[in-house]
Amino acid sequence: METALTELGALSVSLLDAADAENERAILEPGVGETPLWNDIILLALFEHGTHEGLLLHALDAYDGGIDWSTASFRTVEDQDWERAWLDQFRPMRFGARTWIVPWHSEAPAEAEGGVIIRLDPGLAFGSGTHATTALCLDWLDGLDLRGKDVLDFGCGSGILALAALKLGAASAVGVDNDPQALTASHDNAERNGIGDRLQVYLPADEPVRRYPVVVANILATALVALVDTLAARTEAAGVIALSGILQSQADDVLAAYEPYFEGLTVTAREDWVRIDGRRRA
Ligand SMILES: C[S@@+](CC[C@H](N)C(=O)[O-])C[C@H]1O[C@@H](n2cnc3c(N)ncnc32)[C@H](O)[C@@H]1O
Repeated sequence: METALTELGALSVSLLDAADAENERAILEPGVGETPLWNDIILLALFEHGTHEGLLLHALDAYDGGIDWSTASFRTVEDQDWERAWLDQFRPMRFGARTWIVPWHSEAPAEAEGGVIIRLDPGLAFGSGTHATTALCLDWLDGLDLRGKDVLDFGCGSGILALAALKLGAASAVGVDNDPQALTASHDNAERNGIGDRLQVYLPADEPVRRYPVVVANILATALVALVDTLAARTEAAGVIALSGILQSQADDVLAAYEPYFEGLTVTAREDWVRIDGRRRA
């Protein structure tokens, strides 16, 4: 559908989390690749002022008659930098006891003093902290003693989790993502935070074969189940893992896949999502 809108002249096309729109927060978290972690989406397209609404709907219906275009609505908006507009909604946020995600363009708030501050520009990659799955993983990292440890962030997106781990004391982090834009965003964010020398990023095919004491993977339940052998092989004996991107209704499938390799698996919920964390069996 994005292609149809673009071919019909849309200047930009965005996906909006319907839940956010209902809350009037209207935070646009860019979904990279094929992993928008939302139940209902709103498709938002920007056209030149004066575009004929009736003709546009007619053309869209011809392109895809399977969508009920009568639910489409139009409104006139002030001109602005649309690709970046959502960043105005992105504010400093605290996770756990001490971890602060602070947008690159804002000042750290006074309350963040003495905390662990990660300066972030997600760019077009997923991961600003506004999504429940990211928040669940940040809370988990915040509660660990990461000093001197090596961390694997599988599905790193903006790099937010790897960067948080590094700022919380990890010695090094490896970020893996199948979207090259995510690797660029992670690298750039590490440089911005002055920790570029401690983060390595890889596509899955190039990722080093080794074990880590700490592994975090915020992907999707189906991908986590498919990746169980890889993630189990990457976690050292007694090492810890956190998995997210899992809807509450999918938790049992992920638990069943990981139980043979991990013990003490615990499910923590936030909104419709859960994190599953546990320890690698010896
Ligand atoms: C939900 S985002 C998480 C981003 C960030 N780690 C966070 O917690 O906000 C999932 C990321 O995993 C990547 N991804 C999805 N499937 C993958 C796979 N099979 N291998 C590697 N990366 C994958 C996506 O490109 C995306 O950047």
